[in-house]
Amino acid sequence: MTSTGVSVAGNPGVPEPVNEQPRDYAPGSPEAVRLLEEVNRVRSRVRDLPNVIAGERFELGETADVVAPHDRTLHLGRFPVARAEQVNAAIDAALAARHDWSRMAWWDRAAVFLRAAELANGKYRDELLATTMLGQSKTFHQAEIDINELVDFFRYNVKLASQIYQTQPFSVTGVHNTMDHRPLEGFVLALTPFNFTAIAGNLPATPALMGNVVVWKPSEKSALSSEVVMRVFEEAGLPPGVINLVHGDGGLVTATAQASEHLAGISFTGSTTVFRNIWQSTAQNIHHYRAYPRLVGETGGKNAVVAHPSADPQALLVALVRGAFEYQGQKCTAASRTYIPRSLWKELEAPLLETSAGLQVGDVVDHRTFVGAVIDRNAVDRLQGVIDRAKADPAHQILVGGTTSTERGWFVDPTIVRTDDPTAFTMSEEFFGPLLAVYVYDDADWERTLDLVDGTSQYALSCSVFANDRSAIITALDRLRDTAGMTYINDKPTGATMGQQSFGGGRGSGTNDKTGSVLALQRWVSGRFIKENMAPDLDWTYPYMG
Ligand SMILES: NC(=O)c1ccc[n+]([C@@H]2O[C@H](COP(=O)([O-])OP(=O)(O)OC[C@H]3O[C@@H](n4cnc5c(N)ncnc54)[C@H](O)[C@@H]3O)[C@@H](O)[C@H]2O)c1
Ligand SMILES: N[C@@H](CCC=O)C(=O)O
Repeated sequence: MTSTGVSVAGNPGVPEPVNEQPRDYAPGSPEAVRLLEEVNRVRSRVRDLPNVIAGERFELGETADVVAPHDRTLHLGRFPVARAEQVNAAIDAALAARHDWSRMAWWDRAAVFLRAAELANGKYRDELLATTMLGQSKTFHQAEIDINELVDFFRYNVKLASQIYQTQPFSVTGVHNTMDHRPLEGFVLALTPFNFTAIAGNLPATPALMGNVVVWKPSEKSALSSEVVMRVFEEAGLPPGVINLVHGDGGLVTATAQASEHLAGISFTGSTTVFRNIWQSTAQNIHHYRAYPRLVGETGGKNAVVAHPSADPQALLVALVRGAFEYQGQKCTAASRTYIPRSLWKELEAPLLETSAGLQVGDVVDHRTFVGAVIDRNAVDRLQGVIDRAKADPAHQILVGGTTSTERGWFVDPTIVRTDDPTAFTMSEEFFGPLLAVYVYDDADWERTLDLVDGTSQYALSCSVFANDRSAIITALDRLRDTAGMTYINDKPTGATMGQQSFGGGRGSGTNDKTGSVLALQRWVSGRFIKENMAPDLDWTYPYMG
């Protein structure tokens, strides 16, 4: 790679991004036929999913297995468990790539990610879909919107980056001012969750687009699709060492990265507890870093759907079913508590329970399946624990579901539990599974209910308000201002779309850096102002000194 100088100004036009629209995948449609062929190809062999450091693939050594969550006999791949030496090698590779990458003109870096978007949407699209379906147990539609979001991230981030680079200070006659939007000094550690291939690809890509070098540790539960994402980066022309992929224990990888004085930032998406521990351990090491590491964390949620007596019952039903049970409730934004007025509950209860009980749970490659498997055995055990606690508590009543099965895969039936205690654990703790808690309130208690929504949980990620009465919506927007980073009116709390709704939340839900906005990209640059004086003063005295 040749160094092309520091890119501080100049802003070539970039393509106007447009959101990818989901294809249908109706049985027998060309896209479904093609995808099923790819699914069979992925199923037919056990893949090696190596660490990729400085563009080289390493011997597997000690390995762990990847199986399909909905069919645990289906062995899909194996990945190496990195030791500290490999993590250090990845850090060294990143630092070695830093000089040239950080000085490459931003448009050249952007071109790599625009190319990645086309590869993810073209040559690799079916492979990304198939590995996401089989490795993370997503249905056709859920895998489709995930890969669309990955493509959207790559395209929209370039547009947003162009806005940042365009932001320059005022200059006056005789003085030229420039903002050098530098990448951070050091390397960024990206720790990504299992639930979205899009998030796994976006977290290392965003700092890299802004000129940073990255050590990327994907979740072991998404190792299959992450390997494809890495090949997309490479084929798109990403120079070796800019993003280095290491699998392994999150604690060990993080501790090794934290031991380096060059740790410049951590981009984390995952659970609140893990992020809090990362924050604490980074703070404990603070004296040996060259600069304060930037900590960006998007974490858990306990997302509420609150309905006013004026709400449309059918729209509410659809939002609850899709919001709570799509992708088995394993979205940070999933609906997991709902507040329904007594008058509306009379109308909603029977159809909601009937619809939920009728959702097909099973193999995601079957078109009729709405709910696949949860990600692993630990998830079933954790969710079974929630169900058992609710069953044992007289303040709770299981209305539908409440059953799990582990014979073929890791299945949890869509479950709705009603509680008369608005402060119960089911109204405050994150489930991250297909469980929805219902609290029925007196119709006259709208404002008190909004305060309950605001005050009951530590999280502040997403929430939905259902009402047709405008004054009820106005009151809700006011009372729930700090309750969520994303507020939906008459819509489900999931499905933020790049460029339209930026996702992220405050309180226990994270640093609210708003993936899908300029704010997120801004975290990976460190400004340098340059003032050039075209007519320097030649006289040190003030005019009044004579
Ligand atoms: N707010 C958001 O935007 C958002 C998006 C997706 C998921 N999530 C949250 O993620 C969670 C589910 O994802 P998950 O199960 O993959 O989360 P997780 O916290 O278990 O894992 C996330 C990443 O951190 C790593 N990790 C695990 N333990 C670690 C440790 N001790 N130190 C350092 N790294 C460690 C994992 O290997 C993985 O790469 C849920 O809480 C969900 O709400 C949030
Ligand atoms: N864009 C997705 C992100 C979910 C995170 O887990 C949503 O808004 O539902």
